[in-house]
Amino acid sequence: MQVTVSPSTVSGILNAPVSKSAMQRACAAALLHNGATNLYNFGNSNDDKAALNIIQQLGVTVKEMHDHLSITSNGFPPTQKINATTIHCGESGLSFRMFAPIVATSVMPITLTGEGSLVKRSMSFFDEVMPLLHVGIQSNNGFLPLQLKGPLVADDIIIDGSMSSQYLTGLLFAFAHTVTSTKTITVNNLKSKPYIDLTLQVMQHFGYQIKHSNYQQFIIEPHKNKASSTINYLVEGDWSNAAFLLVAGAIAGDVTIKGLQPTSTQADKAIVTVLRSANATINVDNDVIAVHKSDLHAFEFDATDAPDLFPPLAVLAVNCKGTSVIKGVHRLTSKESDRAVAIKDIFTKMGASIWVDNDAMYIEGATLQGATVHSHHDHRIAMAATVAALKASSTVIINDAAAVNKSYPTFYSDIAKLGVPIIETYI
Ligand SMILES: O=C(O)C1=C[C@@H](OP(=O)(O)O)[C@@H](O)[C@H](O)C1
Ligand SMILES: C=C(OP(=O)(O)O)C(=O)O
Repeated sequence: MQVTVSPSTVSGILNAPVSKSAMQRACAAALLHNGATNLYNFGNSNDDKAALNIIQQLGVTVKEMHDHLSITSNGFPPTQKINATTIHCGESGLSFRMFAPIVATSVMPITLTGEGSLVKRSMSFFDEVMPLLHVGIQSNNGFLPLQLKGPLVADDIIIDGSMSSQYLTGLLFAFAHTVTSTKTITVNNLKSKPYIDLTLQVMQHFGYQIKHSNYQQFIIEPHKNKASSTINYLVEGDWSNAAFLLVAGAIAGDVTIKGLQPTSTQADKAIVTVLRSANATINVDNDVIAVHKSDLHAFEFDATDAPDLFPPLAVLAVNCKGTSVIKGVHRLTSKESDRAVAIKDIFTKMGASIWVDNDAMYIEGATLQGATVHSHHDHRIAMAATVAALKASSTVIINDAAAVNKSYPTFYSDIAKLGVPIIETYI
């Protein structure tokens, strides 16, 4: 799909998109929970669908009710044979890395596979770690598909947390669900730390208690509360994608988003701090966040632990007077695209001046021009190009714009609700 966005002001109130990070974790927890889980405010993105699909392939029943998903699991690993021996994870890095250790707790040999950008993302962490947990593994030179032969036996291990927090998320679920005595995961150089807070928060909701000391040692005790019961879980609003909408308000009008928890553990709620540091007018009233256009000035932010904020912050930076600095560039190489390259590409085509020096990206404030850009098959790059187009001097055409479906299928219709002329063309 191609999208043409005309420069425009924005005005309106939107409900926050749904957090796919919270939703996918809740799906994993619902799989492990022996009983029923009701998921409220459930998401419908491709990554959400990937997680739902995985748990159904693993034997769980999912029924869509009037206002929630009713998920029934007999616990995992199931006592009877699993129907599928190949589990498809769509294009979701989190689902792949989180469910790999979980499925490895089964005695069944299982192959995990995926599609699109996921086939280009390294999974070599598992080649090193699975054997330490008695899991046989065959990968495609560190890439998918992965063939796993468990059962995983939790043990005290030391892992590298610098590539992605998603591996630790998966190990925490698998350990917490299976340990029969206390085990410790020692993590060196953990990045994206708040995502682990989110993991622990979801796990706590489902009865797992995990302690850690400064994100370095995670102590996992046997799970005491395995009784079958119904758990209700409300999926929270998504700060990561809401960041694009809030930036749209800060540069081009008035935007109010309902349903974002300021107390969330999500890394990307830091958007509020950055907007303030750039002199945006922002009002936080419980879960309602309002942003108004104002004179913006350059800011500095370290996005090492909030890498998904890079694309919306690049849009903000280009609309600020002066040169902004965003640190944490090394965290961008293994996402849906190499995001440093993709950001540089689309903004340079629109006439901005961007350069990278070591781990920092420098972005000069500029008046953008219209251009034809490509999403690099990356949802966050397509959204960044759309919001940047609001302040361009003429229309911006975005190719492979349907990439947004990975996390925010209603993104273009929400942007249109803010009064932005958007034309979708199917070519
Ligand atoms: O756990 C999660 O939900 C995520 C963790 C982050 O990945 P890394 O831990 O690889 O930085 C983030 O970029 C990704 O979009 C979602
Ligand atoms: C990198 C992302 O997701 P994942 O790693 O789960 O594919 C993202 O949503 O930006």
